[in-house]
Amino acid sequence: MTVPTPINEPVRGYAPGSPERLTLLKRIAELAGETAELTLTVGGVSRMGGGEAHDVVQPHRHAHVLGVTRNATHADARAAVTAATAAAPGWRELPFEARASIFLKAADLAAGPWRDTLNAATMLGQSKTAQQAEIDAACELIDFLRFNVHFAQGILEQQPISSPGVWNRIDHRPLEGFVYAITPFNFTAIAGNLPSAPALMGNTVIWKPSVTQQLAAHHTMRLFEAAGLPAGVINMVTGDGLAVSDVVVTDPDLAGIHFTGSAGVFQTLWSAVGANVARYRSYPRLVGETGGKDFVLAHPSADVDALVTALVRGAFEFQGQKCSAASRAYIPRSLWEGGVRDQLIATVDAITYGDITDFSHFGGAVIDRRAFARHAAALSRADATPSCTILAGGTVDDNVGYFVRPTVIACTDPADEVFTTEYFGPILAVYVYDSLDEVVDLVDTASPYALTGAIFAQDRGVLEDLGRRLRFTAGNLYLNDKPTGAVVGQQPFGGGRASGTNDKAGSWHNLVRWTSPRTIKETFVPAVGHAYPHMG
Ligand SMILES: NC(=O)c1ccc[n+]([C@@H]2O[C@H](COP(=O)([O-])OP(=O)(O)OC[C@H]3O[C@@H](n4cnc5c(N)ncnc54)[C@H](O)[C@@H]3O)[C@@H](O)[C@H]2O)c1
Ligand SMILES: N[C@@H](CCC=O)C(=O)O
Repeated sequence: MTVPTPINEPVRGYAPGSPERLTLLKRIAELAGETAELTLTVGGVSRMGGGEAHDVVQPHRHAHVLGVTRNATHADARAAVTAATAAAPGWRELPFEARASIFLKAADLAAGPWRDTLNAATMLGQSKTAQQAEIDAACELIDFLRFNVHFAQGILEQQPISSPGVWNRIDHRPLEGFVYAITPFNFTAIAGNLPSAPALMGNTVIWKPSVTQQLAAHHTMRLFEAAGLPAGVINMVTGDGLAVSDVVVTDPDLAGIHFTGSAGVFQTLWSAVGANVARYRSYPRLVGETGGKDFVLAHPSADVDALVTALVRGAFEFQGQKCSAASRAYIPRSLWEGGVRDQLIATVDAITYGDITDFSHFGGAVIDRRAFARHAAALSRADATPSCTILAGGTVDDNVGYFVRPTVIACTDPADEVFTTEYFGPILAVYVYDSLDEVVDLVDTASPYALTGAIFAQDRGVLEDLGRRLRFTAGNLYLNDKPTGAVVGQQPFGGGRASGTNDKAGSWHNLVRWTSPRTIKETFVPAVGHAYPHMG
């Protein structure tokens, strides 16, 4: 059996007058005109959760409610455990081709008739521009679904050698129990991948999306159903997840956690698993991709235009709300004073953030009131800190939406929090250096994270040297490119240190974590008689 060879889904442009722009705008208007009931789905049944209600709003127009969801309660979580457990035997006994074809069908639906819905929900609910939604909710989600099938087949093909008279084989079993997938607000593709990857390998899943991503998650769940996913294989529970974790993390059948989000929440979950370790039937697999404080390090030989473009796109696309976003830059004085500073400030000042249904904007709003307040506080602190100078942006406005201006802060104290703390928004800190040797150590040690980083240099020897010295500073290193925008199958994504377990989403590294191999040795003509030759 050979699965279809995947290729990356082409990115549509949404240029003025293009047919894709017209159909996307139509779908945006339809979704914006509804107030959806954002249900949980347990055992194939969709209904509202039993807990506190949350409005899901447009971040760039927070008075506009797109839908209402509710926290799942302990009873809802118990129902999800029951449904996942009941569905497990039938799902894992299905041949791999049957499971794979469901997710390949989901990919084709997402590439075709569901594309506008997924993009429109992501734009409205997460304040992404058409381009940012397209690379996420369409292309990356489709790529995850298609490439995972290809990588899974490669895992199943991994078999041991045999010797004369013996046939050895590996049975790539799923885990014994269910997987708990918890997903962040910022990527619809990640939200779709975290439950579907373990499911592809034969596991059943309880999926807890982020409240602020619930509109796109709702449509992703409908997409899986439309592709033929049987009831109970992925059970989506809604809300803040606190009651869900009370039940799920203490359940003996918890077999794994597939998490993406902040380091703090992952550490809380890890501690809870540790505290309950004696309860479980097996040791749960813990896969978590978390935060970043991602660097751009420029050498004096760097190309100035390429550097400025990477800083602007890397720091300010999707309002800096990517774990991979450039949030600290180390620039040599010669380049900074020789043009980078002025070009960067002029470009950032010209960027507009606004209502993403107006396609002329470069970005939208930050996700919610909490993120807005965090950024407002960070900017006030920087403004009051003598070693920091706000060179561009620095202002916020939440009258209509949660808007934070793209901001560049130059800071002469390399230990300041602007170089160490993940704000997760449009704030780029710049350190102007005189000594490359000293700055390389700063880049490596300033923050606890090690997710992405970029080195800009024209000098090949410098690229090699810095790449070697910063080997453990990033799980995804970019040479002369921005540190964002990893493509499934091309740049497997994930980081080390506080940034996560580095299991590389959308790759065999990740999929293999959701299997528990059984080795089978079959002997065709078994030995008879217990004695060995040395015994005479
Ligand atoms: N490394 C990566 O691949 C990657 C990708 C995307 C986002 N991120 C990181 O995610 C963070 C931003 O996303 P966020 O704000 O949604 O993160 P978050 O940690 O606040 O929330 C992530 C998810 O965890 C849930 N959650 C929180 N407490 C929980 C609990 N006790 N039990 C169950 N669920 C719980 C949230 O509701 C949400 O669904 C940033 O730190 C970013 O760097 C990392
Ligand atoms: N994989 C994405 C980031 C995901 C985190 O938010 C990128 O490479 O930019």
